[in-house]
Amino acid sequence: MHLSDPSASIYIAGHRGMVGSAIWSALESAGYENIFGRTSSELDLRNQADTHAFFEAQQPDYVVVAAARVGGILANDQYPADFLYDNLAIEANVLRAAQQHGVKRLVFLGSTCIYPKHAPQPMPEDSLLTGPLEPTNQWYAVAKIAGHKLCQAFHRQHGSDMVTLMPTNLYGPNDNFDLETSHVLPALLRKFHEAKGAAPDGSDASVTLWGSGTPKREFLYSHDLADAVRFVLETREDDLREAAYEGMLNVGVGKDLSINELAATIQDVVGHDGPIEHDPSKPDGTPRKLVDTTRMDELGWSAKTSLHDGIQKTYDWYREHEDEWVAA
Ligand SMILES: NC(=O)c1ccc[n+]([C@@H]2O[C@H](COP(=O)([O-])OP(=O)(O)OC[C@H]3O[C@@H](n4cnc5c(N)ncnc54)[C@H](OP(=O)(O)O)[C@@H]3O)[C@@H](O)[C@H]2O)c1
Ligand SMILES: C[C@@H]1O[C@H](OP(=O)(O)OP(=O)(O)OC[C@H]2O[C@@H](n3cnc4c(=O)[nH]c(N)nc43)[C@H](O)[C@@H]2O)[C@@H](O)[C@H](O)[C@@H]1O
Repeated sequence: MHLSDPSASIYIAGHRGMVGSAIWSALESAGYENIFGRTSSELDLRNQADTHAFFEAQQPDYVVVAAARVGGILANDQYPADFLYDNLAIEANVLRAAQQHGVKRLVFLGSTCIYPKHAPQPMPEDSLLTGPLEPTNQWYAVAKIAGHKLCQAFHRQHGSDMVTLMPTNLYGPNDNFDLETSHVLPALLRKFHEAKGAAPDGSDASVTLWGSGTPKREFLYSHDLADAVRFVLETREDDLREAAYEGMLNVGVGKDLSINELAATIQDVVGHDGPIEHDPSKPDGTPRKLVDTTRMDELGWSAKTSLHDGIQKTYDWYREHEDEWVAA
């Protein structure tokens, strides 16, 4: 059942993360008064008994699943067991508890890496499971496909109102700026920022991009995704089911750019004027990952923040929190 009552209780799993924190602020700004979350140290969602006890005690009306083991291309490749096991466990426990406790609607967040490595571009929802996955993030992708299938199965067998959003690559405040485990956008923001004036002669030092720089990606600002989550929570079930192929909707901006072009945009925001190098020993990953947003367009939602503005806002946030990352 769609969300409309301002006093409805809304549990955001992963509320401290980049996406969860943006969803919290979108729902709060829209007037919802009863939002709650738990950190992973307060409630480890991999623990089935604890997760069920939490749902029993809290009885949330609505649930957004933004809790997950998340990371960039290298972290996905280096920690396959964590990315597969943690995500499977979190999804299985939260979705089952939501079904058993009669949650009115659950929004599950997948990722566009669930689509085949060589899916047609832009990638429509029905390209799911039509070809082999990109090897670097296959573990995470398999877990996210399972999470989506679980939503679909609970809907089919028990009538649970569960829907999966497949967001493209995201960025924004509260992102991970660790240079080993982060995604490309926060990594490059930090690298260009730290390279400013860092050459021995005081000019801007060079920055090294992983891989060839030719893969193309699409970037959605986290607060735009948060607005899409609010929009989907508030959409009537008939409209949602009519639009969402097998209970799934892509969320993106409809435009992509190469990693080299992204680097140039970030250089511009940060004010870096030094050379750029490439490290071919690092993986490129999937060559292109642009989502087909026709279904969300038809439902009446589109992203509002330009890439330049989103990067500027993220850079402003990073500069305020730089000490936390440099000290880490
Ligand atoms: N970032 C992207 O580019 C991207 C793209 C597409 C889809 N997504 C999806 O969006 C969602 C949120 O991603 P994000 O970028 O916001 O990640 P994030 O910043 O790393 O946040 C993930 C959150 O999950 C929580 N969490 C992790 N393991 C947990 C556990 N065992 N028990 C309870 N909570 C746990 C963490 O809680 P604590 O902070 O309390 O430890 C954290 O707040 C994920 O489902 C992800 O797959 C992200
Ligand atoms: C949205 C996420 O996308 C992830 O795929 P994916 O876009 O390749 O992940 P990213 O780590 O964002 O990398 C995107 C592209 O940027 C290149 N790149 C260049 N410089 C850097 C750098 O300094 N750091 C990083 N991290 N990349 C860099 C990287 O080689 C790759 O071609 C998946 O592994 C996740 O599972 C998830 O789906």
